[in-house]
Amino acid sequence: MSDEIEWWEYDDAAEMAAAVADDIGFIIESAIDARGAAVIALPGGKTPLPIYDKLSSAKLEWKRVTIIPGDERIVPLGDPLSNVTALAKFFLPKGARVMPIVPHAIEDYKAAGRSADALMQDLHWPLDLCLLGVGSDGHTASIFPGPDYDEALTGPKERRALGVMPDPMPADAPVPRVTLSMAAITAARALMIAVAGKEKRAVVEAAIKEGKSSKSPIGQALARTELPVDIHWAPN
Ligand SMILES: O=C1O[C@H](COP(=O)(O)O)[C@@H](O)[C@H](O)[C@H]1O
Repeated sequence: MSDEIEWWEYDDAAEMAAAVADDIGFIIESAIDARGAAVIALPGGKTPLPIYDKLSSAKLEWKRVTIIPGDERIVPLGDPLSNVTALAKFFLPKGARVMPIVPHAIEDYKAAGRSADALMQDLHWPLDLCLLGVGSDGHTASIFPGPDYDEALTGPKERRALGVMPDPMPADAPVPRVTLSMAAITAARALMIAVAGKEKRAVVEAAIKEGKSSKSPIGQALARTELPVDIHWAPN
């Protein structure tokens, strides 16, 4: 369990975006200083979009930065639900390498997961940063309760990604997914969470209280990492 969980509270989404973008920029610069390159995983969904807007305007050596979505919905590239498509809009014009982890929306979600895992084996590991979002149902990345939950939480540590069929399906994007495994998430050099709204705050607070016995994916992420975790929160 992380014994250093720190909440950072902001007045609004714009203030949170500026602070989180600064932190990510610092992590990217440090990795480039240390090794000449940075590899980061960023979440999908709507909450992080203002962060990406701010981060993409930062003066960084973008050509040295690889960005992967920490999870992907299995939909064609360009689909409004595609997480990498949203990331590509912000960061491809800057020169970053934005890597689709599901380049083809194949029907077999387990095969999509295996293919994403194989793609990721070529990346420098561990990730320099994994930024996580949280759903109001407590999911993080695309780790959901369902038939693949145990595999996502306790699969071999070499497995970086896997296919997931959420059960129940989340109403806002009811499709199978590919996600980073819990092992890949918790092995990252830095772990940050960005959430908005009172409902999600309550979900994360409950998960922290429950500790190792938490049934929610975000609770399991916090229980399984040894890293200090910054949780950034804005009311909207
Ligand atoms: O489905 C997903 O949901 C979560 C939360 O998204 P938000 O729109 O409520 O911010 C996100 O972190 C995850 O990457 C995404 O695929």
